[in-house]
Formats: sequence, structure tokens, C-alpha cells
Amino acid sequence: MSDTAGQPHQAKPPLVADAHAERAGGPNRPVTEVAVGVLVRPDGAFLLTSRPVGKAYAGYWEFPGGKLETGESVEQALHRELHEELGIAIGAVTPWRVEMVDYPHALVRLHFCKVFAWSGELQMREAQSFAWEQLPVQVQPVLPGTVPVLEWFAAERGFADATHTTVGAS
Ligand SMILES: Nc1nc2c([nH]c(=O)n2[C@H]2C[C@H](O)[C@@H](COP(=O)(O)OP(=O)(O)OP(=O)(O)O)O2)c(=O)[nH]1
Repeated sequence: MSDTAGQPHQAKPPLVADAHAERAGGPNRPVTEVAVGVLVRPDGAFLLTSRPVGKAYAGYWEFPGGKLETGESVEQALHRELHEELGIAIGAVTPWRVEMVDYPHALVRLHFCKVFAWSGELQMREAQSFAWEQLPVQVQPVLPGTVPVLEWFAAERGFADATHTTVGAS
């Protein structure tokens, strides 16, 4: 797969104040709030899905989720998105980390949440692919804004090797 979408600038550490900083695209670039679900099985495997055709970074692997709609909380958006995309009803949502990523197509604030319980069989309702993964992740390419999550898992799990394969690497 070509990697023409360009590399985003990742703000580290994630700062809420960054949302109003001057960036490419203008000083008042709106921030898109995104709820992201990190589904974790009892064996520690986590669910990655591929971005559908027609979206920015189509084919890249990410955690399921999507943009908040007006008036929605992160938790509400996550319940809705995971039902829409995967056909499941999720249980408790555990907020994990928040990360800002400045993509060419959007400045996004990613609200990563862990989810340990859900009901229903997984259905790929947007014709995505899915993979239950452990470290190191076998699928590629991984969406830039998703890579930090793999590093958080590595830190939690004492995993010291590369978390994933970089596009173009042999
Ligand atoms: N779902 C998800 N989005 C991520 C991750 N990492 C990351 O940078 N993003 C970015 C990519 C997109 O710019 C944004 C999510 O927007 P989206 O277009 O997928 O959301 P959506 O499903 O509501 O899309 P739409 O149909 O309304 O356009 O967050 C991740 O792990 N999961």
C-alpha cells in the first residue's frame, strides 16, 4: 500500500491547550473529538480493525470508534459507534488516555477507552477487516494516531521489542 497520506505531527505529551495552538490550516483549526474503543479479551488480545474504503487512511489499522456527534459524551459515542461498526453492545467503558494528533485532514483529539465486556457477535458492518492482536502486532500499516496505544500496552505488559512493523521496513 502506498503511504501518500503524509505523516502527521503528533503532539507529545498530549496537551488540551494544544487544541488552540496555531497549526497548519490556521490558528482556529477546529478540533474533532473522537471516541476510541480498545476492546480487550480475557487473554489480553485487543481488537484492531482496518479503515474502510473512502475514509482518510483507508486500509490502515486502528481501534474501532469515531467522531462524537453534537451533545454526545465520549461514552455515548463509543456505545453508538461500536454498535454501528461492529454490531456489539458494549458494557462498562474505562477511560484510558487522551491524545491529540494533527493530521493533514483534521486535528483530532482521541479519547482512548478500554472495554472489557460486550455482547453480540462481531459483525464488520462497514466491510472492514478485523484482527485480535497481541504484541507485536502482525497487521500493517498501523494508523499513526494508533501507534502510541501499542506503546502504552507495551509499557503495561513489560514488552520491550518493536510493537509493530513500520511500512516500508523489511
Ligand atoms: N477510530 C479511530 N480513529 C483514530 C484512531 N487513531 C487515529 O488517529 N484516529 C483518527 C482517524 C480519524 O481522523 C479520526 C476518526 O474519524 P473517522 O472518520 O474514522 O470517524 P467516523 O467513523 O465518525 O467517520 P465518518 O463516517 O463520520 O466520517 O480519528 C484509532 O485508533 N481509532
